[in-house]
Amino acid sequence: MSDIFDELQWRGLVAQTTDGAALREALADGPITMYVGFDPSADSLHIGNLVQLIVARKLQRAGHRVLCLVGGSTGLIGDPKPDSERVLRSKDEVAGAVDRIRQQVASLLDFEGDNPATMVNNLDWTAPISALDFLRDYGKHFRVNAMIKKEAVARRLNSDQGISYTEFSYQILQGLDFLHLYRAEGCTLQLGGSDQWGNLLAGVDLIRSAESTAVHAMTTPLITDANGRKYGKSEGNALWLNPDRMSPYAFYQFWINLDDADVIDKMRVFTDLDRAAIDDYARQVADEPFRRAAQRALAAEITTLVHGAAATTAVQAASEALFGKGDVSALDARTLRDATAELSGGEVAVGTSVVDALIAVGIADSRNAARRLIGEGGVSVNNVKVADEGAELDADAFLHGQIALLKRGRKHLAAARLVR
Ligand SMILES: N[C@@H](Cc1ccc(O)cc1)C(=O)O
Repeated sequence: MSDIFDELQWRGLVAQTTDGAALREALADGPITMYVGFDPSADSLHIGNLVQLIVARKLQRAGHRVLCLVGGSTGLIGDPKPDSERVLRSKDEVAGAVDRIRQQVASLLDFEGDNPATMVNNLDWTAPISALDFLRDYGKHFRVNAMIKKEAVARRLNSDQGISYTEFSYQILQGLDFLHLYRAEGCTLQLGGSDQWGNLLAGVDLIRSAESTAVHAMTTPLITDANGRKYGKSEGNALWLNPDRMSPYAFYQFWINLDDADVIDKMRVFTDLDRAAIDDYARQVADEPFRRAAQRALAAEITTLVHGAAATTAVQAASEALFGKGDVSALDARTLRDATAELSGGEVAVGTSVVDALIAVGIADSRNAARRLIGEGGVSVNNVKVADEGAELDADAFLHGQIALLKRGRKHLAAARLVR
């Protein structure tokens, strides 16, 4: 337990703390209770949330108690974004998203055993508070002078659109969560993304004011690519944890395709591999660039963490089958669909000649060119080399009645999709 804070720092998982030395000592002294909260503003958690869950998971494994909060109440209000007011979501929408977030968290934290994590929903303690009690019991502890200095609020105050009173109140709601969990559960640490610093301090200050106690806050760093670009919805490269939003195959491919310049940092953040193992990979990346051994190890670990071991096996088999010599006909329908979703291709009917199919999917420009490719032995259908220039795609060629995989050489892949 004593070195958990040092480990988090070494992994690059700590951005800001209220008092690093005091937190280090509190974590080393014995089990503490911490919480991390997620708003159901999207149906799915993303890679930024994953970093917080990874820290929570490491703290739990070091013996600390983890409360995972879903924002049934805060989700109805909306944490102010720096640029624009949120559209209010219906109570049913928020309730549905709360359930989905619960399910996603379930695989990352341990909810059984002798130190189980606990899910809490802030709607449970916020809904019963009357407007008058809210203003008297909580509002009195907040100075508007300090509230308007919080980054997102300050930016919105300077915009034409301004900020509604609703969103302005958000930091009080998040602050009262921390106070509630301090009183009810003895919670003394709140964790959040680096954009949450102001909201975390709202709780720390409220507890100091209402209880005369010093508690801790800690943020995790923003995750960016090798060029410092953030992953997000507005950047168009968001990485979602919900398999309906992003297939396990696409998720795995993202990690496999990381730059060598980036992979070791990500390995520290996202895996449980120890220092020696990671140093070893760092040496491999330096000695043999582009070999992707580190990327493969990282992709496998994190896909297993988020989607489970069976999903990892399936996506590994799929990339092996697509880009190597594996058996594509063994892929299940879902994996086949996910793995070919991004491939170029075209629609063809049963009985189409391979020559015409090669043109339809964009591998060959003309029949002559297609015949030449086949003659050179450079074309395969579902990884089986095509020997005959007159070959046709029969019904069996369409795996799961959907897709025949055409390949030219080793790298050029396309999907012939069965017309409906
Ligand atoms: N404000 C957090 C979510 C949250 C809500 C309530 C809390 O008590 C804590 C965190 C976010 O937008 O990510």
